[in-house]
Amino acid sequence: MDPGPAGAAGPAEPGPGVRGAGPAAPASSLAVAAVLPAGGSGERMGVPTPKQFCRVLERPLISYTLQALERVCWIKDIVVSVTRENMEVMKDIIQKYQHERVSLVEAGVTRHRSIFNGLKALAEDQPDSKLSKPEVVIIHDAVRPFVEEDMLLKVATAAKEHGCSDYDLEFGTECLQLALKYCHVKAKLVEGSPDLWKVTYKRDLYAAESIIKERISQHICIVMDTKEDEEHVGHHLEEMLKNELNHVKVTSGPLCHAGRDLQQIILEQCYSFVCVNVMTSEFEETKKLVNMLKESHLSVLYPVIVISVHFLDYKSVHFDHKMENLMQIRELAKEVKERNILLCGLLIYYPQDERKLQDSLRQGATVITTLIKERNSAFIGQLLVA
Ligand SMILES: Nc1ccn([C@@H]2O[C@H](COP(=O)(O)OP(=O)(O)OP(=O)(O)O)[C@@H](O)[C@H]2O)c(=O)n1
Ligand SMILES: O=C(CO)[C@H](O)[C@H](O)COP(=O)(O)O
Repeated sequence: MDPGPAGAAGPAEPGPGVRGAGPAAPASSLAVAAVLPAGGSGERMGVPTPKQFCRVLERPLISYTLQALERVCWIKDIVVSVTRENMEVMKDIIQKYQHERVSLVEAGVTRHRSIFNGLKALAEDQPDSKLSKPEVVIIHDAVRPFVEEDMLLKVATAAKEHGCSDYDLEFGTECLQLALKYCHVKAKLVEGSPDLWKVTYKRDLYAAESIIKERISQHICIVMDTKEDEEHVGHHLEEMLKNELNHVKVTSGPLCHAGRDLQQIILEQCYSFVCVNVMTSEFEETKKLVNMLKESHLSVLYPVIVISVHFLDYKSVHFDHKMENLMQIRELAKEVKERNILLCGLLIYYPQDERKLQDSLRQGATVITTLIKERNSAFIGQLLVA
């Protein structure tokens, strides 16, 4: 959405999507639709792919914007204007990322014409059209992926309630003047949030990526292969992780609990899992966890990271044997990468000396934190040592 006039709304936050949650719908069930102009070529980006189709964490940018709008349950229809040559690309995106309530129209040669084509589709009321005529249309650039529901609500409500003030006409955008001059429509300027910025240059794609990475790293689930025991080395690691990851929500417990509660953990938008294997050098627990994640389809929208943590205790298992087992991580990681699950291994040295053990655990916690925050695909299938 544009950062301004009523009837034009800014882009929504690409938070992982519980669809339809959030603020209440506009008063008296206002019929709201959205038009996303996505017919530009992205000249300033300087790459052959139009910026709306450029990938951020392997997913096209426009998919994040669609996700932000479609999770707002009171937006009944979303019309996207795309060029004829990109129509199939757009259809594939809708199918792959399971977008809902989205219709496509052909873009025009200018942004305003692309918007106009979207508005016509909503206004036409054709008998075979699945679109219903709305009272308010939110116009939102396809390349503004971060828009919150409360901002959309403010814009939709303002479009319904407000007239155009002298202040807005004096200091508002050109669009306000145009609306009044040509449509005799009174407009209201709604202050946007800093999140409403537009992806314009290549560096903006990196900025968008780091914002998304930060958002999906806010919740971590730690799975243990043993029962709860305060003195357990896994719990010491958990405490260290909690120290490293200030403000991050940590859910922990044995896999049997996580298994039971996994649906809830997924609903809570957890994209980071640490599987702590103290009892064995096998990957059985990690495999079970990965299978559950595969079944959940959690990784359709965002990469899910799984860190399989093991301990190097020379006393209990022969080193060669342990390493042989652990190297299986490569194959397993390759297999699950196809499903957008990023699997890495971490071997933590487990000395008898208490102080040295604390050092190892601290280093382990730092490596885990970095892997979660960075989600760097170079580490997939690697067995790191702390
Ligand atoms: N004929 C056009 C031109 C632009 N847009 C859309 O309008 C939004 C904002 O425009 P802008 O940032 O200027 O995009 P581009 O025109 O693609 O970029 P550039 O100006 O760098 O070429 C984008 O979502 C873009 O796809 C559109 O739907 N139809
Ligand atoms: O970045 C944009 C287009 O490139 C903005 O979205 C645009 O400037 C807002 O325009 P309008 O006044 O037409 O709503």
